[in-house]
Amino acid sequence: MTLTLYNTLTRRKETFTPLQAGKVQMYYCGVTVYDYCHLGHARACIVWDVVRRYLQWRGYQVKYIQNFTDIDDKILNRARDEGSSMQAVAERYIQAYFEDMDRLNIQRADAYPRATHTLDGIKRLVYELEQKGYAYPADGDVYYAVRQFNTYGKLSGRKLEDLQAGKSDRVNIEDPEYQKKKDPFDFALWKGAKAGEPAWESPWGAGRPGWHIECSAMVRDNLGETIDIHAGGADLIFPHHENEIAQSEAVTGKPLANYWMHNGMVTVDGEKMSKSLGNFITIRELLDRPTDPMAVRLFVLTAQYRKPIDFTDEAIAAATNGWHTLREGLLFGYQYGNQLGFEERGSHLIPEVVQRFQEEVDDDFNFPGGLTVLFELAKELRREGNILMHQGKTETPPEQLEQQWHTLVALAQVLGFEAEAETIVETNVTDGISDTEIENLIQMRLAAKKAKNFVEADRIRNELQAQGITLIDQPGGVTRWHRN
Ligand SMILES: Nc1ncnc2c1ncn2[C@@H]1O[C@H](COP(=O)(O)OP(=O)(O)OP(=O)(O)O)[C@@H](O)[C@H]1O
Ligand SMILES: [Zn+2]
Repeated sequence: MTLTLYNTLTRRKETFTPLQAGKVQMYYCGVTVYDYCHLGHARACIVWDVVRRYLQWRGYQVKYIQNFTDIDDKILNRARDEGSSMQAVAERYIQAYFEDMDRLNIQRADAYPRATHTLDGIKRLVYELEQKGYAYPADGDVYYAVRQFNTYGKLSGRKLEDLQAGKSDRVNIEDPEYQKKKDPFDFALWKGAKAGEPAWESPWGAGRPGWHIECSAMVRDNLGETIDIHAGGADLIFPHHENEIAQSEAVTGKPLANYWMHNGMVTVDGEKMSKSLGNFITIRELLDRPTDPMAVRLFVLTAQYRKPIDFTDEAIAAATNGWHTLREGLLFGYQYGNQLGFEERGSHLIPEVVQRFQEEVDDDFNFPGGLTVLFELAKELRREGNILMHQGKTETPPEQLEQQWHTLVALAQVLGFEAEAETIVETNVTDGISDTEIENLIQMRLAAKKAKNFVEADRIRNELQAQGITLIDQPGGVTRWHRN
């Protein structure tokens, strides 16, 4: 089976062939650390976490690098507002980043380079660009001359001619830099120091790097001149990734990345969730509501990774229900394993199910397709669990259930889903109606029947049915039940 993925650069699905057999070099443009991360950032981090996990499961050794942008106007503004330093603000939100992402079960990257730790690599690139005629100094700044790079626009499909001044909101003639640029689309590689701002020494005078150059330098320092996968949100295609390509490829003459992958946005009423629009919910707010971190993961992975997903309370509620189903399946072995004698047989996965999962996800990381396979297993296990609870034995032979359970646990792990055995007690409580409530309603229904109040008895049956509980009346006035 071959893994295919959609490459933004070629605008089509391609077979994935890494540069070095069995190895993947991957870079993801991470967050600018000036505030808590929101659900949009969570989506990006979850998607690339799962892409990496899947590649590892497919047998690749993945080197995964993610940066922190810790030099930026937004961080500086924040530091000014609170009377602290850019470094203090960045440290605080890097710490918060790890707390939030750990809660979401996102695996740590192999390295987290920062702009402030990459100054040498950045200056070297700017110098080389200048030597090769792609960069020019202007009054303490250094700019990239986009007209020099013949293929500028190849990633985003935008042509410089179409990006005329006035037609794009990117070009702002009020911008103080505008006067210094030879072309309105030239962008800053180095910005001359301003009073009161942090600055680093350089051949062009004291100053700080522009945003795009940091990623070009970090990719080169950590992974080399050409990497396999460069990832980020779709909002970064232009200008950020376009500019990374222009910088890196002008210097090395080699492709920066063979595959460019982009995640779709989390939106609110169709608009990108972002700090600047104020339409965001932070990860910690969402989790503290409380929302199960695994439900957040499910919310993200039920959508195709390139499409937008709209954040609504209903969508999170649906994901929470979905997670409860998946969790019941994942807990099956902990809950009934002893009773069914699981431990003795060891773990064997069901090859056909594993193959179906792989066929789904191999198709451009179709996680929703992979989840369908997981849900089939989970629902089947849940059904058998109910039957076991009420009839003392299962329909399917225990050894088959054991294989199903092991398969579910192993494949769920590939997508980063894990359920703690300790949460069993909680299961019945959070899953809508609890077992005790069901038993109480059944007793009330029996009482109603005895009193020949069949209208009430039917009402109770319907009420339970509406909550996904089916009642089975058995001879001798015994009522069994199961969750659908
Ligand atoms: N709403 C969103 N949905 C999905 N991914 C997002 C969203 N917002 C940001 N990202 C991605 O998260 C990563 C970090 O983004 P960055 O720190 O640059 O945030 P940003 O776009 O400036 O967000 P904001 O404007 O809200 O601060 C990038 O890969 C970016 O594409
Ligand atoms: Zn970047």
